[in-house]
Amino acid sequence: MSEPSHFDSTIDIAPKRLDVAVGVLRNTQGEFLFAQRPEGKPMAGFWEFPGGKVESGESIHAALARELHEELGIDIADSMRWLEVEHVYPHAHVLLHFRIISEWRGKPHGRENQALHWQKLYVNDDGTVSTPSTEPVLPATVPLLAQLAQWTPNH
Ligand SMILES: Nc1nc2c([nH]c(=O)n2[C@H]2C[C@H](O)[C@@H](COP(=O)(O)OP(=O)(O)OP(=O)(O)O)O2)c(=O)[nH]1
Ligand SMILES: [Mg+2]
Repeated sequence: MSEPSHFDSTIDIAPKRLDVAVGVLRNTQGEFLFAQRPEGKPMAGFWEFPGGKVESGESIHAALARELHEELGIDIADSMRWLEVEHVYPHAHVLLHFRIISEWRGKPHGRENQALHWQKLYVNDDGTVSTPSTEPVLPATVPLLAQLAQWTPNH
């Protein structure tokens, strides 16, 4: 049997980048929907926007529609591309595809043992954002909160 090559070991320590579809839901009171990662998942206890991994052959929108149905029991027809963020965690290398959801059918409820909370974004004097009932937020998502806090939808 041959020795493992240098390249094999390089692959082992550089996990493949995963595409993740993430949904930002905002209600008419200006609150955003956060979910808490349940026990058993990497980074359990952290809060995030709902979403999950894109499966092979799936569009980002289709993955998001599937994840929001599985995690929250809601259905969406549309989602609007917002921005992409890449982040390397000890457990995974992710490319997050954030999309804005302005309409959905059904009332969000945690279908995977996760807590949910509609949370307002409070801007501090130093420009950082507090989300008192949903901290800590996943590190890759924190920088986006300041941008979302500026968002004043015209409807
Ligand atoms: N949903 C979501 N994931 C995020 C956010 N920020 C962030 O870094 N992530 C990372 C955490 C995870 O490494 C990855 C999401 O993967 P996941 O474990 O939730 O995937 P999934 O819902 O398909 O879960 P599973 O079926 O594999 O259990 O993206 C965010 O705001 N929302
Ligand atoms: Mg998920």
